[in-house]
Amino acid sequence: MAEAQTQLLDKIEYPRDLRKLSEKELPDVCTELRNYIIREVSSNPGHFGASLGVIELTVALHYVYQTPYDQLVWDVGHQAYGHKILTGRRKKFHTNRRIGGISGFPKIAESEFDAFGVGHSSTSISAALGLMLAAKIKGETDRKVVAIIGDGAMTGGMAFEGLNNAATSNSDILVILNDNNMAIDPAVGGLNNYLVQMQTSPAYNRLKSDVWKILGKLNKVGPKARQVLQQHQHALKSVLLRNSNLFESFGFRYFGPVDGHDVNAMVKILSDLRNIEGPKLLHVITKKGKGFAPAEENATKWHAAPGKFDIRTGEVFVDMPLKPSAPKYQDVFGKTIVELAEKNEKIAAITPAMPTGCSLNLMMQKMPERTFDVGIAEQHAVTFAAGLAANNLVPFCNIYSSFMQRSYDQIIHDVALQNLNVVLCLDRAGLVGADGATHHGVFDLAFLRNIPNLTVSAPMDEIDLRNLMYTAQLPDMGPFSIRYPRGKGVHVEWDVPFSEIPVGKGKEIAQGTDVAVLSIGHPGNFVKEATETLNNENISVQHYDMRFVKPLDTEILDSVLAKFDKVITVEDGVINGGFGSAVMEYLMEKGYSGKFKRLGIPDRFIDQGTPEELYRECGFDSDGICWEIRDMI
Ligand SMILES: Cc1ncc(C[n+]2csc(CCOP(=O)(O)OP(=O)(O)O)c2C)c(N)n1
Ligand SMILES: CC(=O)[C@@H](O)[C@H](O)COP(=O)(O)O
Ligand SMILES: [Mg+2]
Repeated sequence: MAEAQTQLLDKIEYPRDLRKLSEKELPDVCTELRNYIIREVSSNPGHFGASLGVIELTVALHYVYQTPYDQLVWDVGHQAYGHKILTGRRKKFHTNRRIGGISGFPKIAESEFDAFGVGHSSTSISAALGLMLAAKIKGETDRKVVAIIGDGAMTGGMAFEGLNNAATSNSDILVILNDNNMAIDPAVGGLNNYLVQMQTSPAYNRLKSDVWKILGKLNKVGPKARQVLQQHQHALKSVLLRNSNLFESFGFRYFGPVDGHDVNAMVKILSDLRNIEGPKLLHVITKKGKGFAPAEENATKWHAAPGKFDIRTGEVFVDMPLKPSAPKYQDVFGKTIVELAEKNEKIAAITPAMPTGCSLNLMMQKMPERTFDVGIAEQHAVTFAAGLAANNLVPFCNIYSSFMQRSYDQIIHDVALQNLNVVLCLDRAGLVGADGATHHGVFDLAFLRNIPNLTVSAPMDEIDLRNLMYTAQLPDMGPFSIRYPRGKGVHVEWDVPFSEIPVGKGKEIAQGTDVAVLSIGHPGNFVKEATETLNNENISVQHYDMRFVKPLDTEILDSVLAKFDKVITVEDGVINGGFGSAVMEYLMEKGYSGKFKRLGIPDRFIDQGTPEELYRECGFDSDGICWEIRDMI
């Protein structure tokens, strides 16, 4: 399958080296680059299928455009491995997504070839338009800017806001729509249907081929006229096809669909487009996972490599646990929502394009009529949930914490203000690991706790996750948020009968006298470990798992106030304005004057690493907690 040859790749450190090669050599460059990525990702797993799908596009773009002067903006950026390798980062590529290594996404601070930092979807057109118009204002009228956006990312509302603005702007922006008919899961929605139809509709294709025929006939005129016509054939085609598709109607000149795996054809069309003025969209058809059969066959599984794998067979190497291990939180969510929905027919569930990621695919299979994948549309997802709730359903809206940042106004204006019983489930809350700063879900506690009517909760383990989900769907609960982390919980036996958790009530985990530690969510388990370590040193810790940031358990807080002059809070969210701040506000207002320390994410962005490395870096792994307690007493 993948071969180790890097003869041509060895000649390329930067795109200027690529541009010295002949066009004939480009298909071989693509083969080498593709095999190189397969080999690297097989030993250092990361995003996979999307990069394999844009190899030819990546090579053609750097061949035609004068990068870094000309600027490429990759949407999401999970497809940019080829771009990284061709732009001076091949030697560092083995550090991809590792602590201290290169980021899995384009990042301005990492390379002058990364024109714009990405990670969250659908930003590329807006950013490219900004870059383009800034260049123009500065007088750099020869600078070109290209946004490369997938069909999934194109479903995000922001992409349409960008298109809408760019269409009437006086700019030469090129948007490349990389259409592989996939997001992480299969692409969904009207736009997806439309794009499929564009490729397959006989009427549209007839119109297109008629236009090409007319152009062909016109080319039979004399040499001078032919030269003029050739120069203007794209414009002519565009005029003839105007209003024949969505993008043309928007005001973009539309080109395509073209085969995105023919690198020489891509070079040709990009060379033409480079010289055409005004906003343009090139529709490129690609295959996600191209060149690695298992990834072509199961693009969802290979969106990111599921582990280290054999490049010949695609077999994934998994460490078999010696004893049964705890489930992932996401699977507890997925199985529990099915159980709850079987009992309560008012329950519906929503995901913006992450059914596999949050395990809502389980409910989707069993109850498709009550489970909605709305595409990459977090804002819509929340307001749609509010609509369902306004007509008396109980929607569970599951959104990764960092993507929930998109929905802030919708949570306030559409859910909380109307006191609707929407259950917001924030998966991937806390430090997620290898995806790094763009994806850490560290802001939600701080941005949710100030919203009136909203209950803000976080389970310390899977059993509490189940029970919080059970509690949230009971009548008249109002807006209810539940946040939980990426990865595994702590209990092998988690599938216990449901029991209601009183809203605003925490739980005593350990009794002690020297210091009170109040934790929220999964890091309570780090405190538990620290407590056991310190017990051996005769330091006794009173530990509460608070479970709710809002309402806070004031009974616990009053008792802490009465008994302790040393208090530590622990959370996997930002320290500023988060759970610890909420506790501090309460205690200070009640006259607490003892020692107080908040542990959590400091006021800076945290890069990638394993979660354990990052907990340590932030000082709230069990060692860090022990250290703080020893220091305080
Ligand atoms: C705001 C936001 N929501 C969700 C995601 C998660 N996500 C990353 S890639 C992706 C699918 C993107 O599909 P597409 O743009 O078509 O790219 P492809 O992987 O098919 O190349 C999703 C849903 C994200 N990065 N940002
Ligand atoms: C690029 C992107 O946003 C997703 O692919 C994300 O990396 C998925 O994260 P999980 O692996 O936690 O589902
Ligand atoms: Mg796609």
